[in-house]
Amino acid sequence: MVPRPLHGKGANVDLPSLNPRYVFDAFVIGASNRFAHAAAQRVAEMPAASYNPLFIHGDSGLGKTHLLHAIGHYVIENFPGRRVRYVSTETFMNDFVDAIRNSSQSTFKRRYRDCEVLLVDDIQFMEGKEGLQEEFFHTFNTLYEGSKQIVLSSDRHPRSIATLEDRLRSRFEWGLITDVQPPELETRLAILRKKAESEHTPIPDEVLELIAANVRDNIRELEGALIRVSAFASLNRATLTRATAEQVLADILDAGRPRQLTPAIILQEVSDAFGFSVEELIGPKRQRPLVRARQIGMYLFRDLTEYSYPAIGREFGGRDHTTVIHAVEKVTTFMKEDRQTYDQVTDLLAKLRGA
Ligand SMILES: Nc1ncnc2c1ncn2[C@@H]1O[C@H](COP(=O)(O)OP(=O)(O)OP(=O)(O)O)[C@@H](O)[C@H]1O
Repeated sequence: MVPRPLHGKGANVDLPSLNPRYVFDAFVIGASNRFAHAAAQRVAEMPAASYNPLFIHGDSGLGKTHLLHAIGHYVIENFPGRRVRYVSTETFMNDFVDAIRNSSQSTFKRRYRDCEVLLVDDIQFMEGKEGLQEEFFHTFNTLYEGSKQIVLSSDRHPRSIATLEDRLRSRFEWGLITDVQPPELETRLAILRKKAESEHTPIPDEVLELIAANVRDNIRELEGALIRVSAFASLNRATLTRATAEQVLADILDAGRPRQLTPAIILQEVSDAFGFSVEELIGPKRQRPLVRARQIGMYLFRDLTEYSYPAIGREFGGRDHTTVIHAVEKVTTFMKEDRQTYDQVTDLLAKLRGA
């Protein structure tokens, strides 16, 4: 069930910072994530009464953000009036820097301390940032002492975050630390089935099995492969077979290790493909073809790299993470409806993967 959107003054969270798709109902449970899911569910049902903080760690693309958002949605739905705030560490840091620059520290403090549930994503980005850790330490204490729920995600265990202050590390260990692992084959298949169903795209089992068998370590890549085959089917009004899917996904199936991609390489490839300069791609102009090229660029970042939405926004001239979410969704839809977009995206993906 997708939660009802909240708008206007009654809203108790900064929507649209929660992705409406990231709800518990859409989360497939398997051995790799069962414990993290159960802990998240419990925290959502009884904020600040069980595990505080809840710390979820694991590699990129394994569902940490999904679980954080799901907690947020659940609390909003079931505890009207409780304030939920979701923030990436990057946004927290930018707000912190802005607050210092504009002497608006009290607004900043209110923003992050005046909520019942604070969800902070990608906390590993605090590594090496002393001032930020100091500020977060105080935010944490205020919330914790006020019996407010804190949920944190990271790509690694707190003990593996170098230069994390000991007092923060020990606080992160006060509650529950749990991880998400790469999903096993059955879970990968179940995720693909669920996504295909939710998109109302019938994909034969043999194709889902092909994807599940070949994309193992990252659920985002699993979804990317599904989008490509379903876009192909929809454009060609054809039933997919394993043989066609093998052609469509040739770069993934053959590629071995992807080459090391940098933002500069991706931006240059998009620039070459669409005839806009890199400056234009990351600049402020908003003509339609340029916006489309920019959106495709953001989609490529999301598919090919481990960049978070805010990090992608930064590569594109400091755009907001919601612009990136919107771009990725737009391109996903266009790929199904417009052959040119489909061809452009798949060609670029293949080129950038070095296939
Ligand atoms: N168990 C699951 N069931 C269904 N979808 C999932 C599951 N786990 C992850 N996903 C989907 O995979 C994609 C990537 O997940 P998510 O962004 O939550 O990963 P992450 O661990 O936060 O990655 P990163 O560290 O790069 O931010 C999302 O679209 C999410 O909905």
